[in-house]
Amino acid sequence: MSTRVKICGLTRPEDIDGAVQSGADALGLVFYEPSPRSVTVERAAELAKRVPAFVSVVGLFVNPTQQFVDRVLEQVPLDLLQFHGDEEAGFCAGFGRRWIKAIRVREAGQIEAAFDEFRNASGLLVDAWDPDRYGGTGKSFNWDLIPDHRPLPIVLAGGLSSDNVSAAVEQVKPWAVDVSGGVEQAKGIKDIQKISHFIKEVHRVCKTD
Ligand SMILES: O=C(O)c1ccccc1NCC(=O)[C@H](O)[C@H](O)COP(=O)(O)O
Repeated sequence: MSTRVKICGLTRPEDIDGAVQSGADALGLVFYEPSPRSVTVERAAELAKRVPAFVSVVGLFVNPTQQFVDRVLEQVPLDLLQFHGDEEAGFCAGFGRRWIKAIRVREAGQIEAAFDEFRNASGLLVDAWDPDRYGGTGKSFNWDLIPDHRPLPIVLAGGLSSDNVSAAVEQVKPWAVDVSGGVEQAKGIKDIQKISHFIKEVHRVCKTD
């Protein structure tokens, strides 16, 4: 089984094109103003237009209002919603779209509890815990905390780059990996060579499995 690759935090048309050409399976647009990778709804609509069929556009939110998500959905053709804050399962499910929940992992048992709480999600994104930030920290966490029994597909995130993604895929065997900072030249500005190298590493290790 080939691990899917999501590139998150895209803000520029040329980065969308480069990620698609490099073979990304999903592209993340951040709708969270405090993030340096945040895009406006208008910008997101322009970016999403460039994405061809069979590449997913994922909208990322942190504790949004229902009205805000509705407004985004009216203007941007999102395939999936990704919630990074303290949203409850009922809220996440309330938009008639597929969704994934992100959790910031810091202790044993947390992922098992999230499998239960967010059982209707299309996946569980596991990211590094940080006291001040909801994601995009560039930090990794202890992958041993990820259980082998997985009622939901696992999306592994947090501090991944072409240097460690092969080890991550070999150890964790996630459904997908998600990367932001590890494929950037500056916050919100992607480096296409890094994206290409990252995706090649994932495909290489999946082939040898
Ligand atoms: O990217 C952000 O700035 C961000 C801000 C707030 C919540 C989530 C955010 N990003 C979410 C992602 O999906 C990132 O790809 C994921 O956290 C991994 O980031 P990184 O460690 O930089 O690869």
